[in-house]
Amino acid sequence: MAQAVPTFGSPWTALQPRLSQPILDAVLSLGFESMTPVQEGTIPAFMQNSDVVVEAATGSGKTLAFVIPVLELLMRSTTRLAHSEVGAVIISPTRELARQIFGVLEEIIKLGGLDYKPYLVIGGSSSATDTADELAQMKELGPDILVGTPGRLEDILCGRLKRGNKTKSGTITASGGIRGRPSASAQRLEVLVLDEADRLLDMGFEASLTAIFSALPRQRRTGLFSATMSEGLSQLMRAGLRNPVRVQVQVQVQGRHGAGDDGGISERRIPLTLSVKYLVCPPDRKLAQILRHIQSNSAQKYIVYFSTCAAVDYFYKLLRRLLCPTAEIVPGGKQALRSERQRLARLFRVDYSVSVHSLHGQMVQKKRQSTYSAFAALPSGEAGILLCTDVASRGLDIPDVDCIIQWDPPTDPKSFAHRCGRTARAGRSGSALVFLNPGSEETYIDFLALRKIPMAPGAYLWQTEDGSITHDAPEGAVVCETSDDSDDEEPGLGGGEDDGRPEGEEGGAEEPADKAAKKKKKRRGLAVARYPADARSNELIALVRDIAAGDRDIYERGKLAFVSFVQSYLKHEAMYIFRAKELPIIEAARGFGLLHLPSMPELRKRPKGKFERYDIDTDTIPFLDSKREGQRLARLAAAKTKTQQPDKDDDAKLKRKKKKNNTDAWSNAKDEREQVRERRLVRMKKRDAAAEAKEKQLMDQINDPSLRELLAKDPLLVKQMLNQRDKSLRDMVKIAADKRGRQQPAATTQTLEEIVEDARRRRAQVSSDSSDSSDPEDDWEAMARKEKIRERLAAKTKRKRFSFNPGFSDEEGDGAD
Ligand SMILES: Nc1ncnc2c1ncn2[C@@H]1O[C@H](COP(=O)(O)OP(=O)(O)OP(=O)(O)O)[C@@H](O)[C@H]1O
Repeated sequence: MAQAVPTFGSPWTALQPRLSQPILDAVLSLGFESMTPVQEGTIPAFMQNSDVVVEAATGSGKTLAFVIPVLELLMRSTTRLAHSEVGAVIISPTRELARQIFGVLEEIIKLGGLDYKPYLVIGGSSSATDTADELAQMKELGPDILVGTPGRLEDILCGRLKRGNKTKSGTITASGGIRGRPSASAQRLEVLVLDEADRLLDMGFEASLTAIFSALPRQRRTGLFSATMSEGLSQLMRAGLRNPVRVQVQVQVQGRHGAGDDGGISERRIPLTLSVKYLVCPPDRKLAQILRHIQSNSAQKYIVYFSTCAAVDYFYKLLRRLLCPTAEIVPGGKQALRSERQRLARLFRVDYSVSVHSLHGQMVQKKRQSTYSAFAALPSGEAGILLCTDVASRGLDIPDVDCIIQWDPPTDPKSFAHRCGRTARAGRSGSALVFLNPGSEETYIDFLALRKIPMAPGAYLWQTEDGSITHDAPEGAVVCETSDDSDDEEPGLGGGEDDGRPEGEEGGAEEPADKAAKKKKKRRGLAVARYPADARSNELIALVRDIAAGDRDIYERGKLAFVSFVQSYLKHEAMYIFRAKELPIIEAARGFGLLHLPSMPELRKRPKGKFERYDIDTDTIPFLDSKREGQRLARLAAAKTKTQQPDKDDDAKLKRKKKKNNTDAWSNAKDEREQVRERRLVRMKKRDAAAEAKEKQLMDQINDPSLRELLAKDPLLVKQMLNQRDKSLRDMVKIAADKRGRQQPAATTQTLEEIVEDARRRRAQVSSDSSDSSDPEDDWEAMARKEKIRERLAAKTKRKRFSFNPGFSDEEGDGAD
């Protein structure tokens, strides 16, 4: 049997140094009698002025492990903070997590009767006025502790960036930026905490964190917390830690699963109470599996993770339609509703209601907050599903989540542990399931095992004729061939009983070609068993397609979801496991209930023959919303009239559009703009490089001894030459000599190099008009005036400019502004 480190350690009163009485009262009144191991290890070190780097499994109580020391350090500090000064800053990567940390902090302050003012700073205000109101409110309150997300904290502590000097990826360009006044000062800050530090310290938040760190004093305590703290020392240095104490809480297991199979002790990065399973199955069966899971368990709370926002939106609409169909969302009146319900009843039946929620980063903040709160507030015993992206993978402490399902394995492998960690928190039990496609994705099992996340095989769920759920394949289930022939070889199919994949049923006599394919696969190490067909799962897909054929919103969202899924798959971080070549496109498209394969350049080389197109003219699929449908019909009619009488221009436009559609993914408008910008940059760089090369060539010619003498006598010649770089040197000499009528040039005391430098400087400063001026003296005067103005302007700008420090080291200055 497995054993583990205990979930709880010593009582709070055993802490050395002792907690102050108000804080002790507060934690005890929360009903927490003992500390968790991570609290026991972290709180004393952090309270005794050490920097800390803390790594402990999800749900192990890290939030209190930093909230308590933050308050203790502030209470022990002798510094009196002014109204606009803050003493502590806690940074979180997402708004939901920031809100949650703020809630814990507020509660401890309230229960302990402490006189501290925390303030939550997260983005997402719907208007500039709201943001201004929030700022005014904050200034009036004069908070001591700020909890927030990097971008908003940067605005408050460093001043808002007024000029667009942040690139799209968030990095500040070398020219620095012009900022407004900071709304709060962190010059006398005592303590900084980075929750989910590994996420914060990766590149995504670099610019904001650099700015924030530069506004903090060097003399401060810093704590980094995460369930997946990376080892990278550079990250710790970037956060400005000095001799940090490392607290690492390991979960050790004795017995089965992991290295402990031989009776030894193994370590795992996930809580012991969490059981993680994988299910290898073709992608068009995932939806049926999810519904069967819901049906086979009594009312439970599920979180289902997808890789893209579009997929969350689509499945949210679809599952609402499937699980809570009402007359408003089913077109065709009561009869249609009844027939849809009857079809669904064959496939899914529970005697309780299931609420569906969604959460992703592209939702407006208000909706994001309300949907999250509604799901979190579901009482235990009520069934609910939250569909989300990784925005809800870290830190969220949603009560009583029973099961985590991952439709797609995460792009960032670290997210896997965080996603699963939304269940089995603080000693409670929970389960997680991840779907893997047959083939190379099965390597993910070993990949995670190496990262100390052991997984066991999960059971494929079947549905019997009477609708109940079972682990046994129905009798007479026929062998199912994969429908994907994207490759010459079929993608790997399931395995045998032992690994928990659906039981393979071998057909009768094998064709030689079949044998050859099998051999080939064996050589590549892929599984070769076949899946019994799942008629009920196919029925479900047919129902989804019928729904899409009658509801344009679902049809379009499905397409978008599929396109975004394929694109995200192609960018998977673990590309050697999630191989684009082995993605079963046809089955994946069926899994999204598509009516046809969308035209994507990514799919161009894949044969589409086997994707069974739904027999419908997609232009006839209506929106259920009458206003949207009216607008669509009007657009359609206008387009039709235009195509009936195309004039010459339109013809050309259509041709261009057609060509464009053939070459570009239809969802790529944004990417395209970026590509244009990039191409322009490349062109500019090329132009500069060519100009430089030309100038170098010219300088080489100038240094040619035979010309040197001639040029030394005539400084104007050099100037003209540099102004008209495209003409060859000898032509220039000839032109200049003709122009000057072979006059004797003015004597000069300058060396040739000085002359060239002089002329170059003039060329850079004087506009092309003035450089052609016949009187060089006039140029000098104009130039001098311009130069003075320029210098004055530059000095002014320099005073205003934010001093950007790209380093994160200890040597950082005390503040930017
Ligand atoms: N000493 C304690 N005794 C009992 N329950 C506790 C204790 N400390 C924290 N908890 C509870 O444990 C749960 C998880 O805590 P918390 O959210 O801090 O975990 P975490 O380690 O930050 O997880 P994650 O890595 O997912 O962010 C919370 O519901 C919290 O109330």
